Amino acid sequence: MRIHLIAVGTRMPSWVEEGYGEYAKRLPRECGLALKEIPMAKRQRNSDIARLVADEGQRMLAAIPDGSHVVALDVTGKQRGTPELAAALEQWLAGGRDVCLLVGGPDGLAPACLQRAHERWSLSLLTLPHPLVRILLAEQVYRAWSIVQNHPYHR
Ligand SMILES: C[S@@+](CC[C@H](N)C(=O)[O-])C[C@H]1O[C@@H](n2cnc3c(N)ncnc32)[C@H](O)[C@@H]1O
Repeated sequence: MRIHLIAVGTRMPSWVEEGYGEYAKRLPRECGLALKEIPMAKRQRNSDIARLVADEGQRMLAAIPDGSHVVALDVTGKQRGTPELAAALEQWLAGGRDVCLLVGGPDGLAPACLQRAHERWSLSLLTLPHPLVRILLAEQVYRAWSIVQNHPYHR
């Protein structure tokens, strides 16, 4: 099972790359986290934002491997605590399907991505900046994996 983190935004500041990389590198091959960055559509003063978000969404959908379980990261989605995430991860591992986590850009996820998702996951009721979301996800997936493995990281 592989987790594909499909996220809008490229050329992140070093603190984002380091933060994400710190946790992603701890995950073993059988629960690997692979980041697929989707270039953000260029915003200009009179841009049609809905169309740009839809374009980003089409590129995200194209990056989803066939047969994946698709999870949209969305503030209005279902909230779960870390133990519940560990239970979900255990099911994902047992199911053997790849998992795709979709993270939108500054203007959010395209409606087509929300419709394509099998579930919507909210990290909190706060709107988080998209660079921070990928770091948080990497840490929480690592924490969930450590629970599944009875590894002492999670206390
Ligand atoms: C800056 S937010 C976009 C805000 C936008 N107004 C919206 O309605 O989604 C960028 C992306 O980060 C993710 N995100 C931000 N906060 C989140 C939260 N609390 N839970 C889950 N995902 C979140 C979502 O995928 C979102 O598309």
